[in-house]
Amino acid sequence: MESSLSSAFAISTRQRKHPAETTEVNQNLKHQAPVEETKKEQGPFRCIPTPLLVATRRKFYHIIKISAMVLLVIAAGVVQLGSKPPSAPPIVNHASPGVRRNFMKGQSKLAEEQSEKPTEIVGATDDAFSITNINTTKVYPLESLGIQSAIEFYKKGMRQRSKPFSLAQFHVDVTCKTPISLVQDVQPPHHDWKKRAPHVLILGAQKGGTTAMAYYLYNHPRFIYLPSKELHFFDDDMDAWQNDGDSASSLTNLNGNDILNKYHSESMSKDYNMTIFQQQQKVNPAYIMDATPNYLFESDRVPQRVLCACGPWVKLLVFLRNPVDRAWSQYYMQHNYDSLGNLTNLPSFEEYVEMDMNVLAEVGVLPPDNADLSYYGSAGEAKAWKTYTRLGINSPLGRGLYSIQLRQWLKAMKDYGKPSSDLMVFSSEQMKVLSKAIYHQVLEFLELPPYEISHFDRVHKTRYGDNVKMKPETRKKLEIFFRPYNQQLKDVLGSEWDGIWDEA
Ligand SMILES: Nc1ncnc2c1ncn2[C@@H]1O[C@H](COP(=O)(O)OS(=O)(=O)O)[C@@H](OP(=O)(O)O)[C@H]1O
Repeated sequence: MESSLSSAFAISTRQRKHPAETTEVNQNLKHQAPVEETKKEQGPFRCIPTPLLVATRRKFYHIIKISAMVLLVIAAGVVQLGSKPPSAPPIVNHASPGVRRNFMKGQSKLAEEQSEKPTEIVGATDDAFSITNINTTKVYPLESLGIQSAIEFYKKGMRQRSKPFSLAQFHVDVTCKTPISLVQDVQPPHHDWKKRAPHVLILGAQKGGTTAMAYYLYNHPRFIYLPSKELHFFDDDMDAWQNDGDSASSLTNLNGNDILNKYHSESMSKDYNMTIFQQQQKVNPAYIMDATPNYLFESDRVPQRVLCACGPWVKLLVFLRNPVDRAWSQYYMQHNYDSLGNLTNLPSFEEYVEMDMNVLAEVGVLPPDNADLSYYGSAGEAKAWKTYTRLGINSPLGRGLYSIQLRQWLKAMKDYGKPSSDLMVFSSEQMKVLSKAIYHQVLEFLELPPYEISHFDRVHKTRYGDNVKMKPETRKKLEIFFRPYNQQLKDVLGSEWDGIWDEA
């Protein structure tokens, strides 16, 4: 040890003691200290070695070594802490099984789930999609911004619904002979269980917080979770309604019971374990919910189907969100990602909404003459809406025209003898801040006993990222676009909706 210390020392000394060997270096190092000065700086290693001194030196050296190691470890820790956490794998395009598991357990574990999520992801919906970088947006070249280009665009680039794209299709209207809603002898809890579900429909709006409310309600012991929040039974033009029997017209011959049986056979049998359901029904009648946000949008045909098929007890819930924010949220939900997690085939938000604005005008949903207020709620508007909702496009603006949709829902309810008090409408913004209170109001509305749940986390939320903001001029434009429709909500729903999303 002594020798190695000494030799290390000697080497060190030699290097410093023979300036001849290092002339070149010294010449280059213009600011190098004179040799004697350097000697002084060497400290204790420069002293003459004695046994005591050697022992002291050993100890000292040992302490220095240990201190140096400790310092190194601390420094490494500090560097580690200061650096970014390891980034998430670039491609995360997953449906979260976690949320579903939680539904099944009836437990709110969302906080845990969310804390595991990487935070730098932009534009990701927590249980639907994740992407890494909004700046990689590629703009899809749009030749024109009308219906055809919209359809082509959606076909090529965006996630689309399974419907074929044709204006001529899906004009089947359901008129049931005996709407279940008018049948008096099937009051729960005495009737056959098959006729009971669904008990609750969350109609929409898409991106209005429907998953959150469904999630809260699934915590209630009387709710049974079907393995999908959205059953899409009543808006499934292709399978359930259009191609029923030999021809589309056969549907109109069905009575309410037939349609209801169809609901159970097609929807529930594949989605739910009947045995458990039947057992539960004997003890404590369970509530079945179908939370399909598209039901609100397809207001020209879904209400008739629902009112033909569902029991008189079915309760309808709607959550309306500022349509500008709703469109923005939808935009981030509907991206496609390439294998590197980059956005592909994506127009800018401005193009995305402009295209829909043009389609709405072209189809005739918007008043041909802006000043013509009588067009709102007219037969012409309703006809155009029928066409528009059958285009199968994403409809980021159309979905925010709530007054059209609710007017049609309420009209159908009236026609079928269903009291309007069976429909309850909340603002999503209010739900965001008063989730617990609204959850309890919903329980009361559903005639369910109060039940406390511990978490009212935000569910299915998008992490847009700090720098992802809508351009103020785009927001302004959309606010102006939606204004007349928002204003009509007070006529359709009541004065408390007056000016609810008025811009500051
Ligand atoms: N408690 C509560 N109240 C109000 N709003 C809430 C709540 N929890 C979640 N969210 C927000 O709802 C947005 C998702 O809505 P949906 O679940 O209806 O989306 S979907 O239609 O099922 O895709 C989504 O909005 P964005 O985050 O802007 O995308 C959620 O953040």
